[in-house]
Amino acid sequence: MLDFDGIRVTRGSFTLSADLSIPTGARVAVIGASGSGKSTLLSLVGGFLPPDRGRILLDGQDITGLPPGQRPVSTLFQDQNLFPHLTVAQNVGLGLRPDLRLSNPQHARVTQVLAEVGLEGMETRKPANLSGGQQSRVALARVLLRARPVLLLDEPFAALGPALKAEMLALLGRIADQTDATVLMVTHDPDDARSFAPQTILVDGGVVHAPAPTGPLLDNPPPGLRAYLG
Ligand SMILES: Nc1ncnc2c1ncn2[C@@H]1O[C@H](COP(=O)(O)OP(=O)(O)OP(=O)(O)O)[C@@H](O)[C@H]1O
Repeated sequence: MLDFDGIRVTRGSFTLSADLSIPTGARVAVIGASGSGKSTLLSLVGGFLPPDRGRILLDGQDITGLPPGQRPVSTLFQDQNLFPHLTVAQNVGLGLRPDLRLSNPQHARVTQVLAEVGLEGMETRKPANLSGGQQSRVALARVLLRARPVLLLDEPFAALGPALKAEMLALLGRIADQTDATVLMVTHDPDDARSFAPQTILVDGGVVHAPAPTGPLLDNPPPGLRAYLG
């Protein structure tokens, strides 16, 4: 269970409050108007923003004070966090060791995950020499390799066309299954929420609501969400 226990954080004139629980292994979409606090919520879980009050617990363990690198969390942003000067294999290997001093079994594991995401033979390429979809696959290979219990995604595939995005969401689903990860995915696209996430968290004016079944929420949205969905 990922628990938000009395979380409050203020940034300028904006305050976010979160009191909710997300079951382990759940796939949850995070949806809400621009400026409602979706990225702030992810920053709290990733450890990039300390709360003013409250605790975040993962399976009963308080992770509120852990720095980002020590959290049981992987984060995937829209820019895919790829380093342009590193090869595909190095970008993925960073998921195991930031200094890239990989053992032979670790090198073999990098090759294996690249094959699992459909990038066999592309180990020595640089990100600039990959398509957008291939770059997404590199980022997902790193997530697969890290196998952290919590996976945060902030509009990860927004730059991709619809067919490719659907393919990446399917791959993400397979990775989440394989690693048993709890996934929180910020999206502006209700179709992504419907196809990927059985549950959705609504963030409305800084209030983070508990997860609710995605279909009924989107079919019959509360007024704030209705205005946003148009
Ligand atoms: N560093 C900061 N200092 C002050 N206010 C901030 C800071 N970062 C974000 N905010 C404010 O916090 C609020 C929530 O921002 P956040 O980025 O979480 O929204 P969001 O729902 O992710 O929006 P979007 O969909 O546009 O990305 C906004 O009102 C924003 O202006």
